Amino acid sequence: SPQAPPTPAMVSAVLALAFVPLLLTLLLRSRHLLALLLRAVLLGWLRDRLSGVPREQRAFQYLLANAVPGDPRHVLSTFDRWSQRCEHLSCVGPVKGEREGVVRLLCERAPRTVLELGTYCGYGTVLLANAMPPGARLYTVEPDPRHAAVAEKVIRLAGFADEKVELIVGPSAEVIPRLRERHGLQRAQFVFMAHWKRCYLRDLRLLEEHGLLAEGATVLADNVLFPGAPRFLQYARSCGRYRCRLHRASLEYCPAIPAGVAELRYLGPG
Ligand SMILES: C[S@@+](CC[C@H](N)C(=O)[O-])C[C@H]1O[C@@H](n2cnc3c(N)ncnc32)[C@H](O)[C@@H]1O
Repeated sequence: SPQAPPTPAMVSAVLALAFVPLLLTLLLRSRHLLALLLRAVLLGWLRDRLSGVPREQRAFQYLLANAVPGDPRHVLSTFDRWSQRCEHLSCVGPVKGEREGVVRLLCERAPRTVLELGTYCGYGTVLLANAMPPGARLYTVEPDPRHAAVAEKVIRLAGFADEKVELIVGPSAEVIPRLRERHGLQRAQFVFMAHWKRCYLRDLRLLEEHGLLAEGATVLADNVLFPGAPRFLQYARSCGRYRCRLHRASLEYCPAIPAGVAELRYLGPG
């Protein structure tokens, strides 16, 4: 007997089944990102709501209970323990910070003046301040007053005084134009960009316009591949004012997610 034609319901079921492998592949490929989203965003938000204490403050309470005051390396390793075992924090972390780049480059260049954009809880600040040569000064910029309050306590817990580390509260676009007049920074010899990626290009240009980059200055820009700063990278590579290198690494506290730090050497306004 002739076969009955497939009904619309059968066609829909076959089509839906065909999408299952695609969906599974997508889920498998993005499992590390999904895990990060769950841990860093959803669980963090839930804990914030349930405890009534922001995660940055929880991290500081852990530091207070466990870190040795006045010992920057111990403060950093206590931070790392918190981020690895308890809750994710968006700090530069030990891989990009110590082993792959920031500290190594800072020691090589031995800058007298360092600028950090995006202080958050002060992890990067302590890392930088600890690796700077004696007499060097670090300016770090953070717009969120709650983060800045935590960072201030972390910086002082690590043993750095105001003469060595100055924390400036405000958004980079407002702070950069007044760095010279208000804060006495003539030129930065080392800049660590670790704030919002969409601000990287604008702030690099602001630093150029205000003559705040010393010739030969190093600009390190964190996480330029993921979450990514493509316009910044394109500009740095094509404007002729920088020599660029990309250091591939993994995202802080997430070894399975690739990330990269851009190293720019400022050649001058030419
Ligand atoms: C990834 S965290 C910085 C991590 C930090 N550098 C470290 O390694 O510990 C990003 C920080 O940039 C700050 N931020 C966002 N927009 C900024 C801006 N326009 N200027 C300065 N900081 C900014 C955020 O409030 C957040 O605290």
